[in-house]
Amino acid sequence: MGIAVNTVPEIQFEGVEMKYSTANAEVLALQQISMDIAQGEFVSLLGPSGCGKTTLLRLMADLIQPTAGEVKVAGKSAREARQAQKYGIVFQSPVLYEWRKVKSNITLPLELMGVKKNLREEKAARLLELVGLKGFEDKYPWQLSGGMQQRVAIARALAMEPEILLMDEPFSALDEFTRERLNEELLAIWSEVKNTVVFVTHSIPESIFLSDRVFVLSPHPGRLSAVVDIPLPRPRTPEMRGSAEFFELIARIRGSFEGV
Ligand SMILES: Nc1ncnc2c1ncn2[C@@H]1O[C@H](COP(=O)(O)OP(=O)(O)OP(=O)(O)O)[C@@H](O)[C@H]1O
Repeated sequence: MGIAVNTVPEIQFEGVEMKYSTANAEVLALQQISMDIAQGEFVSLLGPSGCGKTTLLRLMADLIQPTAGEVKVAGKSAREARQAQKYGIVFQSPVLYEWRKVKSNITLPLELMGVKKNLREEKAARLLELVGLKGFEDKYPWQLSGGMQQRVAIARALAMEPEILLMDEPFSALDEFTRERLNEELLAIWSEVKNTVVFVTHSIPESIFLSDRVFVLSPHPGRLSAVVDIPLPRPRTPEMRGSAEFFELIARIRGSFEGV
């Protein structure tokens, strides 16, 4: 008999189907999705436009409910997880409040939860440091670059110390250089926060650089076509992007699309 370990997955999909009903048609966005994500894992959902990545993320966050199958978070329903505020979400565009300075954008969720001012200030200082925005607390969002705005959004999503961070193409609107730097920064943040991250992207290199595992989705209807382990050691470094192993992984993932 082995020693009992906690093997309950952090996020579990069992035979999940998502059908959207529109006025004159039904769209089968996802079909037969079954997958497990472990606590503390960094995974990417990768696939072309329309394969259901955002739908999967919305199901995880209980923003929508599946038309068949089940989504569980730490063995409980996604609804309970949402009510227990286990999620932090970062969207493609930063959704900041233009009339609030950087610091009060970050502390907004804490304010809404009634956290006292001195605790809010303490936390904001730590988060600003974590995302590399120390010194910018009193700027307004429009005074920041796109990359900096997205860092504010990440800090705000982390304010409630979410067990699960859901990120929907957070860097896709940024230039390649900024995007790669933010990838590195995100991993540095994650190594401190140590939560579970689900990252949506249609960039193969981005998914490889960041993840422990890449879930490859194919469209019409959206389904899981491969799960690829990324054995690159951590911490990941910019040089790894040019390594033979990295290119092999790119080829492998490309191949998994062609097989569909
Ligand atoms: N609210 C909705 N009503 C009807 N159909 C929808 C709705 N949301 C998404 N769909 C359809 O479901 C499918 C999956 O959409 P989804 O946005 O999840 O894909 P995606 O992979 O995130 O795409 P992208 O990379 O372009 O954001 C698409 O065919 C889309 O048109």
